[in-house]
Amino acid sequence: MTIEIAKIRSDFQILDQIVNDEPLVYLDSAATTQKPRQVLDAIRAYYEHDNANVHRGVHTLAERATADYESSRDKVRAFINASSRKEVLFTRGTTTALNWVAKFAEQILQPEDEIVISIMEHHSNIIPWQQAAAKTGAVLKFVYLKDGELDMADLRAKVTNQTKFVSITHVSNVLGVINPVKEIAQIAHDHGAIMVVDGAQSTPHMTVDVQDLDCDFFALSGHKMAGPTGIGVLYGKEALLNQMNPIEFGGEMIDFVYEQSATWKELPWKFEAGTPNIAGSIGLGAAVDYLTEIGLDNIHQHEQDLLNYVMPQLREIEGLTIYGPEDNQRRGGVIAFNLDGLHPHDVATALDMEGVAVRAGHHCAQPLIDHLGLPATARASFYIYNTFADCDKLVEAIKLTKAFFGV
Ligand SMILES: Cc1ncc(COP(=O)(O)O)c(CN[C@@H](CS)C(=O)O)c1O
Repeated sequence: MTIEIAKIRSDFQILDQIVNDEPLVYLDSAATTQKPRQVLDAIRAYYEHDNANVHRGVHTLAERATADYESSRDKVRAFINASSRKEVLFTRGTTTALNWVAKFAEQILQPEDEIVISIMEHHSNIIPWQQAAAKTGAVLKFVYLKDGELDMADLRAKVTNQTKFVSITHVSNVLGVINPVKEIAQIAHDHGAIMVVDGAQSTPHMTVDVQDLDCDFFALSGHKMAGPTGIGVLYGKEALLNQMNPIEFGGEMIDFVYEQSATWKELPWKFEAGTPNIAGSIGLGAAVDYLTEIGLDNIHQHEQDLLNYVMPQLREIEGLTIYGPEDNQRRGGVIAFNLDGLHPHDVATALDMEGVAVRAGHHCAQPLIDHLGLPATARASFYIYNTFADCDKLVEAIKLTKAFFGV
């Protein structure tokens, strides 16, 4: 193991529970990860010792709360290697972040301009672009798949000088495939387009360097990276953020307010109207500290170790189909699968009876599931606290499910 798994598991008390008379095996981290006590302690400490509103008070608690909040921004900046803290905007999560970028697109798109996304996108990286296209007369184009991965020849054919935005997921929450977003950003920039990366499923699992990727926008969610729900980040290049109109208006984001007009604060606060999710940002900062201490390259390798251990066992199970790339190195710790003769919901329910928590459904990626010609899939997803024993239990539970249903 590349990480101290026993030490890590001791930080996640939630994992030590019995579900349906079986030890819990949590394999749904792509939906949301569990939170270590270090994150929970940081949130509790804020509420018990530093709680106050930020950027508004001159009293000691307000200064401490503001310092805590802005310190988390600095931690995220370093974590994704943004060049400036001005480029790190706190949002509710990836969905909000991508909606903000699509709102910016509405500012600049003209009829017949083109937006390019892929068929493997999450709904939060599809519907905002549908809305932007509908409101501006722009054309939304999809890049399709080849051998369970993005068809790069199709992408190169579809990104043209008419393309103004390219928005692609870094890692698919269904196929698990890791997309070459650095290469795609170069293709987008060669055609004068803005590159947007959905980083929900990559940020928790591997080193992200937004300057190396040279993406123009990058979205992430705290709850997918051992942090609390309700907090995420939109990274944007400063020059573009300065062109973006604020999305929400009110306190905090203003310099001066007159009866009929107002002026905006500088970045990043221009985009942070109202009282922010202070505790959530502090929890996100603690999650960044926790993951940084383990090491993102170590986390990625741990998930590769789990994939290399479990995939051969899964592929030996008759009637089990796995979606996504054959090569484990082309995927993160996400395995979508189906069992012949069973609906994925029945599979997930049966696995839950064995204490194994997986997701079933369309995973907020209905166009992909439809494109694959499927009603739905089951999905197992791994994180830092999963072990080879968890993998063994998944394999055993699938075999028991097959036997129980006689398939
Ligand atoms: C690639 C990708 N992009 C965006 C999102 C949205 O993240 P939010 O924190 O909900 O805003 C998700 C969240 N996918 C969860 C919930 S549907 C899953 O079970 O796969 C995602 O995986």
